[in-house]
Amino acid sequence: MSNLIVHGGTPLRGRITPSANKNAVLPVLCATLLTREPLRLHGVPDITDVRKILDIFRMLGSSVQMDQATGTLSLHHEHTVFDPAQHRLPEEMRSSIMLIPPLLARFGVARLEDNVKGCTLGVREIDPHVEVFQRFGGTVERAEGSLLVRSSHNSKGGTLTPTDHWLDYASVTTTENFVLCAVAANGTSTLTNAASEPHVQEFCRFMVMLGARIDGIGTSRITVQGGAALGGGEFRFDEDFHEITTFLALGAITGGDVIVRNSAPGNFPLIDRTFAKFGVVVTHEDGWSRAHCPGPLKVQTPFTSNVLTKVEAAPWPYFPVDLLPIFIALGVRAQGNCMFWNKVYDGALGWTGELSKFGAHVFSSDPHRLITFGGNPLSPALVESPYIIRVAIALFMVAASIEGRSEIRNAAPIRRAHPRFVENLRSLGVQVEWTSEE
Ligand SMILES: CC(=O)N[C@H]1[C@@H](OP(=O)(O)OP(=O)(O)OC[C@H]2O[C@@H](n3ccc(=O)[nH]c3=O)[C@H](O)[C@@H]2O)O[C@H](CO)[C@@H](O)[C@@H]1O
Ligand SMILES: C=C(OP(=O)(O)O)C(=O)O
Repeated sequence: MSNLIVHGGTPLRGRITPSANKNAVLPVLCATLLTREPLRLHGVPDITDVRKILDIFRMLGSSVQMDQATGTLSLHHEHTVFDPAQHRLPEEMRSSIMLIPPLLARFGVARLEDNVKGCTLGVREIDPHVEVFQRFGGTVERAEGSLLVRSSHNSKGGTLTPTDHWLDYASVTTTENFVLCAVAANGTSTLTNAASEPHVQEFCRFMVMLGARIDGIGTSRITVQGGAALGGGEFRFDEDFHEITTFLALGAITGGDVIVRNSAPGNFPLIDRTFAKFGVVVTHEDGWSRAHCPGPLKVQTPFTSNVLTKVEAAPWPYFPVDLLPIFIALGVRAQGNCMFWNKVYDGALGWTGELSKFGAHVFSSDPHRLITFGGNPLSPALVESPYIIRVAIALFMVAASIEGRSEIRNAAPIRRAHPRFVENLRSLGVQVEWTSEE
């Protein structure tokens, strides 16, 4: 178990250059398997999930060269071979599921382990993915501890057959899986109720760089003209809006002044307004974003009588669900009451008991909603994070805002998304370290 020990109470100050977004990098890495041409990716973060995908690439015989110092990754899937009897896709991460389309396109078979659930946020369905594989002509059968997916050669000269599909809900990885299948299928495919998160758009832009023809990127209907030969090339990842928001929030909760590099402030209007609900002013200037609090953290009072200030998280362009815990931490610290509504996951809010160890007052209304009664005096504590990246961060945020020594046990999920997290924090003045135990 990896734990974080923090001596809190110091206002964070300084500048951060954020890393790339795990949820853009991982689908891109999976997509690289579709081309036999060499590729060079810039800004690849050294995070757990990336290491797992690169390990499987090496196992399949691909050429993988990662320069950790510069974040440059050279990949060549020329002599790659997949054998479902021998190879196991990485577990405990959601993104393994996006290795299925390229494996189907190249080898006509793929095997998905049961544990591709990622963070323990509640049900992580695989049925929408299975439906997509079936729509493209794949067959799916249960094997021990896994699913076997197969596709066979069709009259269109490929193993996947183009299709139109309408999703039950705008699922991020299902949209990416649809695009991966559609690019490999010879003909036109259309997806309705597609997800449009910044990382989905970034992934689609990578596919276009490879030579894919995609219309409707960033909208709820995506059309792909599949079957074009894909090339190689170079791609540089954008900055992660999750990490930008996280460091801005860390500055705000400690009463500090943090400035973060941000080349895409166009993604931030709703995030900025959500900060404003707690009295935090975010400004964007010359490619940098800054959060400051003109006074103490305080929940804004609505003009409408008898309603609570609320933060509603749902598929983009709503407030991003992965950032909800970060703002719950602000809610705990801010004077006043706020409702947090997770419209996506049914099991993402079960960690309020950990917040109460700091002395926070948080009430779970139901599996999707909680209310923070903020501004209570807090004291340092030993808390344990569930296997949820942003909850480990939220617990850390609260700890960092309290004078004294706190410990966040089981904080390793942070390493799934944020490289150099502790180093970045130290550069902002935090006294923090990792400890490990068996
Ligand atoms: C690797 C990756 O990219 N992971 C992200 C991806 O996961 P992932 O693609 O698994 O998430 P989905 O968008 O499929 O949604 C997750 C779950 O929420 C439920 N659901 C979702 C939307 C909805 O309108 N109704 C509904 O019921 C479903 O049970 C679904 O299984 O998107 C999630 C939602 O932004 C993020 O939390 C994850 O960080
Ligand atoms: C929930 C997350 O990731 P995953 O879907 O990989 O668990 C996340 O990035 O916050």
